[in-house]
Amino acid sequence: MNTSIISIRHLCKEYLNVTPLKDVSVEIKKGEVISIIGPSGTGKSTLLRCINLLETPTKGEIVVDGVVTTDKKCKVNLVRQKMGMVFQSFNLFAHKTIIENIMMGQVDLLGRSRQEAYDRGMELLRNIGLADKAFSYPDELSGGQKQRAAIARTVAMEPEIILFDEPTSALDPTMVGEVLSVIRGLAGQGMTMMIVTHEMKFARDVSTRIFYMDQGEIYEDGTPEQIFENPKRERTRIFIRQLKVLHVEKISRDFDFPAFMTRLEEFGRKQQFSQRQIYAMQLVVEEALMQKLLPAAGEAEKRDISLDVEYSERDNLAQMRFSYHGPSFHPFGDEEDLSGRMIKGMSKEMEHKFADGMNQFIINI
Ligand SMILES: Nc1ncnc2c1ncn2[C@@H]1O[C@H](COP(=O)(O)OP(=O)(O)OP(=O)(O)O)[C@@H](O)[C@H]1O
Repeated sequence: MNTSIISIRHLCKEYLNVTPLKDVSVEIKKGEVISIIGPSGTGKSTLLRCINLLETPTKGEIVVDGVVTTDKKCKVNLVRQKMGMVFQSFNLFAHKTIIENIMMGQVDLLGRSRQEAYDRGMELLRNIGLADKAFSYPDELSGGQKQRAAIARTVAMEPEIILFDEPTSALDPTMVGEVLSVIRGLAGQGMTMMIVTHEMKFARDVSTRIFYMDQGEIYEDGTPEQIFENPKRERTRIFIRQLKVLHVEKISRDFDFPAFMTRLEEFGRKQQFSQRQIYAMQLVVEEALMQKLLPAAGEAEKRDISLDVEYSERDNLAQMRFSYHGPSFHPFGDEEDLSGRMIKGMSKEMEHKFADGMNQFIINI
């Protein structure tokens, strides 16, 4: 079907000192899975909250399934039934069991019998591997389990559209995957969804369309291939480039290495590097940078060491590029060097280049 399920026309939201939405107009069709990405504070959550009437737009019109929801006479509850929303913070009732949480809306708003609501709830919990938690309380579940239960509760209301507001941002990294796989399953069933997310690999894999939001507008709207591989506009290009490359410069002995190791791990995880690649990258930082480049640098500032880490999808490689000024210096130039041999064993390729007083040490993992 090709008709719009949501039409947004000249939507604007202003607060006293900020205008998170400037002038958003867009059509969303049934079955589309739209990920909304972009820098912090650019109106992504505000857009979802306006669509779900959790915020009152300052100007503009929103039409959901033929109903003008921005009209003062619109019955908010009817609109909300068409639209489920999943929040960062789960929003389960702490004093009710998981199955009670899932049954409540079905009984109160859809008019289902308790038995029907229970059966549907159990079916959904079974589908996502949580049937054995039906009689537990939210506090007895992990963050990932709570979020999966919150999604089941939303799905139980048979919405036409589900809005997800950063559904994995509050989770421990180990639990992100289980929640994303439930959302992926819904996409596979043809559910219309809008997802504000910072999980770029997921956004790319699961979406039919991406909104790149910047400074209160949908700055670029395109397919995942367009936005991630071939963005048409300048600010999208800069944002996407920053996602793909981890860049650090002016590395000296005072550099916060423990913090950098964590950043490297997070970056690697977001790029879906294997655990082996992440470990190898950390080892390279330890051996090449801390044991070789920095001690050899003399006055490190003069060498001006910088590092870029980048993922090459084509070759499934993590590439680390160290750049530094000064005389030609290969950190593992000595054939007998033990750590050099170890790093060589873990990497696919190693290369040292020198031109015009500038060294580049490149290592592919
Ligand atoms: N209730 C509010 N009152 C005042 N300002 C608000 C309110 N809600 C949001 N804002 C401001 O509006 C701007 C956009 O916020 P919004 O949460 O939509 O951004 P976002 O793109 O979702 O960011 P993030 O990725 O960090 O969640 C921010 O500057 C925020 O501080």
